[in-house]
Amino acid sequence: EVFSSYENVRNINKIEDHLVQLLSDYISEDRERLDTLERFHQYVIKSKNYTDPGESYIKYPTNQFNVIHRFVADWKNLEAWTSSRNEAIASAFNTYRQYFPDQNDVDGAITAIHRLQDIYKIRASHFSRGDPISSVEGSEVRGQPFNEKALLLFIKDAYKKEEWLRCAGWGQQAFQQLQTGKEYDPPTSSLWFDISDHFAYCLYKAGDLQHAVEVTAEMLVHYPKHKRLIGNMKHFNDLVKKGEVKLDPSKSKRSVISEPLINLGEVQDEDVEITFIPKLYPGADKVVLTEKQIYEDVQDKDNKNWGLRIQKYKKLCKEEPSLTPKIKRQVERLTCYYKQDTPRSYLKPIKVEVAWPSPRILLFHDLITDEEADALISIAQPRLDRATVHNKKTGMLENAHYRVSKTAWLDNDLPEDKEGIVRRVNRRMEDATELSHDYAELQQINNYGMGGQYEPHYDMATLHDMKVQKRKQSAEGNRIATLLVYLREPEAGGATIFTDSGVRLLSRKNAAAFWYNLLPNGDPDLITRHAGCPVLAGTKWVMNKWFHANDQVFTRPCDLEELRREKDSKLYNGQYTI
Ligand SMILES: O=C(O)CCC(=O)C(=O)O
Ligand SMILES: [Fe+2]
Repeated sequence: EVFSSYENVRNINKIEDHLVQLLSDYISEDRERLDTLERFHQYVIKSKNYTDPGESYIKYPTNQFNVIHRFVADWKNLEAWTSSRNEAIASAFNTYRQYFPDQNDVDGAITAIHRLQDIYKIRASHFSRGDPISSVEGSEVRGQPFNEKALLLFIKDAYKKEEWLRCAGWGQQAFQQLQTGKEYDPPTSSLWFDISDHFAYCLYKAGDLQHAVEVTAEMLVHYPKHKRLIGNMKHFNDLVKKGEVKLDPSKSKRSVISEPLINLGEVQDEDVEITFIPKLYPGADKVVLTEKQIYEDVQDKDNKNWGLRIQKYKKLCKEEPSLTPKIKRQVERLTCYYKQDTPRSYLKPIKVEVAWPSPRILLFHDLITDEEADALISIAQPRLDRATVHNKKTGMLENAHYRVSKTAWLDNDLPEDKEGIVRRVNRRMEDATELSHDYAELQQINNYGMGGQYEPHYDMATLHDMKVQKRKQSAEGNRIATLLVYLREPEAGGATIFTDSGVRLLSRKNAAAFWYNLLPNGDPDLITRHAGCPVLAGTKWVMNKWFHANDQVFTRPCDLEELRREKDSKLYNGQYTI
């Protein structure tokens, strides 16, 4: 018993004091933990703008990045904090963990956003503010602002790849946000230092010494004894003194430098002889780096022709091609007609538009219905795998940066395809093209996400491919024709373009583009080189149907005259024109 002894009571009284202390530690730790959780909770709710649940949030590319990044950076930590205290959360984490993105996904998303910058000429500031992207229908997709932590990841990625101008572009945005942002990170924070440090270095490497000096000087105000910064400043001065570089005060970007004014006299280090005090002009803050500079910097480092092709790709993806008068006249003569010459198409005519003269490209409008498109997408969804390409050297299939999409091949008679939609759509494609389906490949469904693309390529094997791979012509023959069905169109970007003839087709839901990859004599038609442009907002779904050369003699008889492209089939003769 305790009560009968004063000493005993004194003892438990002390114990209680200790317990109270532990409890109050526990409460304040927990409160801190809950405060952090609450801040994160509010941040996610606010940025996802829960008034409009569903998919609209992830139509904007940097919002997609933010979701992916939150899983890698935040949710993982939150699991450790919450799951031991809450069964529902713990079991949700267990169920969902298999779907969580990882660092590879973050890196892939950064690369995709950099690709979108290059092709659609979008500045870091545009993405970072979540400025609107105009959609094909004229509506707008808006994003959420980026915080400085996310910006630093983009800076570091460009830095690692030695893309100095790009790095400086993101750096400029981050530096500006540091000065003006709501979530104020003072110069004493490691984030401030890290951003400024990368920014200054990238500016220097990008050849913008004026600005590099200004940022370094600003850093020296806050870190006057920092050895490396002092060394950098000295190096900059040496360059100027030797006349290797000139400072250009007219390029000054004064507005991004916070008060107080730079005073290099504050640097206290006997070794350093600072002779230069940058002149800062508050008005000259428009643009330090021209867009042209940014995009030249990140051009393809491959061979020259490939570089040229990529240039065409980028140009065509971004804007409507300008036509020569000759092509313009040809395009104006193109027709539309109803095709009604098979029993099935007699009942349901197929709308054909001749979209381009050479290579002849046809568009079959409303080839499939909304329900069919949705059904094919939902059958494909669980089967999607990262698209692979043939490595011409090794003959192996592998992932590649130039083909970024997910792919599924659809058989006839899949158990979930109760209505036989795959088979029905195959028949419709046969009716439209009049090509024999016997040697055709399965339907290949492709889904492109943010920045998803397929750079210029041929669908058929070229003679060069066959030589390199010592490949014999297969029994089914080369891919004679492509039918590309648009199952779902993206909000912005994602055109199909033909680099060598300057054609640009915007995805049009339920329509299909058709062209021959082979000339009538069976040789590859090298003018058919084409590409799928990066998806800028939303997502794009297409289906490829590749017909093979074997068994097509009735629709497309061989012709030794290899250039008679336009005369080579009933379809192309336009004999159905009404
Ligand atoms: O997505 C596109 O527009 C083109 C796709 C393509 O060319 C292909 O998958 O072979
Ligand atoms: Fe293709």
